Amino acid sequence: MPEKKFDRHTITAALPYANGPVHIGHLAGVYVPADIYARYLRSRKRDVLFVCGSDEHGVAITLRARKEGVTPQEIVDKYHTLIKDSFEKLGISFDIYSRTSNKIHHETSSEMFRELFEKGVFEEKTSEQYYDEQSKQFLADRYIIGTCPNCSYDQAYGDQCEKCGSSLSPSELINPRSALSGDKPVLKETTHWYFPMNDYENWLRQWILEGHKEWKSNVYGQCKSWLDGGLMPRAMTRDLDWGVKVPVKGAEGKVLYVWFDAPIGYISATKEWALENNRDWEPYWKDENTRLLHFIGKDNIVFHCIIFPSILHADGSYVLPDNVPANEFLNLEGNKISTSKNWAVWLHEYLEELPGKEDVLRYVLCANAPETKDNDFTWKDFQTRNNSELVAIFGNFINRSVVLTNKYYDGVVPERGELYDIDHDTIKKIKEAPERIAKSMEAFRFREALSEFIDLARTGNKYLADTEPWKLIKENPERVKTIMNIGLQIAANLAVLGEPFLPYTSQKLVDMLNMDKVYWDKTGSIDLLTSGHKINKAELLFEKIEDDVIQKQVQKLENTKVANELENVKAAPAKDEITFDDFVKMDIRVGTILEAEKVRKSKKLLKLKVDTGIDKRTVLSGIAEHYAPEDIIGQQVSILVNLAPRKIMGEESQGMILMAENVDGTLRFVQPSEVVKPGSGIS
Ligand SMILES: Nc1ncnc2c1ncn2[C@@H]1O[C@H](COP(=O)(O)OP(=O)(O)OP(=O)(O)O)[C@@H](O)[C@H]1O
Ligand SMILES: [Zn+2]
Repeated sequence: MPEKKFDRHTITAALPYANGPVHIGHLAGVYVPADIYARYLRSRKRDVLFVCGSDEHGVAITLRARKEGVTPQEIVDKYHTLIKDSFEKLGISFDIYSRTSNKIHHETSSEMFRELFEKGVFEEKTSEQYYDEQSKQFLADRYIIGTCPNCSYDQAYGDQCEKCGSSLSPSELINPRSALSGDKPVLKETTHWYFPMNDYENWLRQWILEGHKEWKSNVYGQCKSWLDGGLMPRAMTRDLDWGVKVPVKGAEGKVLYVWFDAPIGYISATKEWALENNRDWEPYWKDENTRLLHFIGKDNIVFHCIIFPSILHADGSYVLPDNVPANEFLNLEGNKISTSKNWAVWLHEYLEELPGKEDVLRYVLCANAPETKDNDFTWKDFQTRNNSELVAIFGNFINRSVVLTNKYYDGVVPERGELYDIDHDTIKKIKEAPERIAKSMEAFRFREALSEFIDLARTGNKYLADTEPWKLIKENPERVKTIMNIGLQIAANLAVLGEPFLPYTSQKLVDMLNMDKVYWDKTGSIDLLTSGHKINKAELLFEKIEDDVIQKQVQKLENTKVANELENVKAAPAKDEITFDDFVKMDIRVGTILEAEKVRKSKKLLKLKVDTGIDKRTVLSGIAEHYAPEDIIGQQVSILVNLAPRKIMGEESQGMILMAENVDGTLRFVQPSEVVKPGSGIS
């Protein structure tokens, strides 16, 4: 347990940005670990409030709406519903999943701004900013694109370069242009309210660098480098019409900066939860015995460790985060996950395509979470972890224990008799498991916690394999009773200890063992199931995932790759102009392939016999990697018949088959849309 004993925990998970669905990167980075921790604390009977919601403001949403010709509200409605629903199906146990377009959020964030404004926290500054005369709009954040001063990437945004990750302001961009019209913007005066981050530098150094040395090294390190680089005042308002209106005089047509309002969304969500449940929200944010934890990915560290705490500190009545266990990034099959490039495994698609495998995804994402460095998700690893860990270890052990208990004792838990060394060793492991798992959990090392958990299943599996009750049952039935009793105690412990990681499986196991609700404090015991207790029939917890299922998913990603390449490839420029006379010199006919065979010692060549209508001739064609000989007999092709014959690999080729070359290099025949008579001219 954490050193300080807190009365309650407020756990926040980064608000997903409602311009796309949730993918496995989001899950591994934020939502799966946050959910594991929330469930774990609930099992420890802690007062936990787990909040999240959709972040529905900001420029990326307005830009997307514009591009699709719909309203921003339509965009956020669509994704909010999709995201909320898919989180629920994965068993992410938010106490509330809210959204920042709600009235309560507009009120809460607006009030916070006004309070700080009235306290004189903000600096009001008029400056020249980029303006697009054609669209009649100031160009904030992503509305402006230009060349990154740090890495020369020519598609950097006004707030950030996605290539090198540096945070930017529009004035730093080289060759700025409007994302709306593509025009070169002009400079125009506008007034904004700045939060003087520089005034909080000393306080932040003290609070984080001195006070929170226990934070994960990736988080602490990033904070230190921000602080060492020196902080600058940051504008907390924008010239936009989508967002929370700035509640002060002279701010017409302006909204709050999305990173000002979004984290306040955690507070608004808490208020909404309190209203719905007839509870008081304030203790969860203002009581000093509340432990506030922010689960986020690494690109959100500055906002949650530096900017938002400074705002809360400026207000003065809120608790500050006690820890921010941010993760690094998950990649997919060797490439950065990207919403715009569709390079992702989307949660809502996964749930549909691999039904009933919610826990498998949770397991794999936790086992492979990018806790200390970026990590890669591969479908091959997904399959291996399912088949050799969940099925072969956990599932197999449970199945053996439950099936044998039903077979030998009609499902009634037998009594333990005399204990031997192997029993004592195993019982010791049961006793130690909860503490080991808890220790890793408390340190936010969920991969390690999961591996401790699966080790207990491994212990159970090995215990049965070593004691072989199925061999002993005839000669020593008394001994088998003890073995099965201990096996079942392990199973019962796994049901409780596994709940944070694998909630659906845990529920199935609880049902199978016919257990009452058990909390964490009772685990480690070998009396979770008393002798005489009746369990239910065995049900498989996991099933093997076959190659074809994985292949389908891999193919889907391959298709995305090809689609992206197609999108990016520009057709080669036209060749030099020719006359009609040049063109008619070529005699192109439709021919029918009569025979096809591989050319010996050549990977590329097929030897074809083609009926050209004029004659039946031999043509060598470099298509062996694109067509199988047996598949093309009878197909019609276009053939240049008056090309001078050539010897290729000792064979004479009389003419040339015309091929279309796709951007990925695959070759396809150019064929008439219906069968025509061989020898028909093409002109
Ligand atoms: N590949 C990833 N690995 C780990 N965490 C991620 C990944 N992508 C996003 N996150 C985290 O998920 C949370 C929600 O992300 P958000 O909705 O802001 O999307 P995003 O960062 O814009 O991602 P994308 O551009 O892929 O949509 C953030 O805390 C972010 O850091
Ligand atoms: Zn850059």
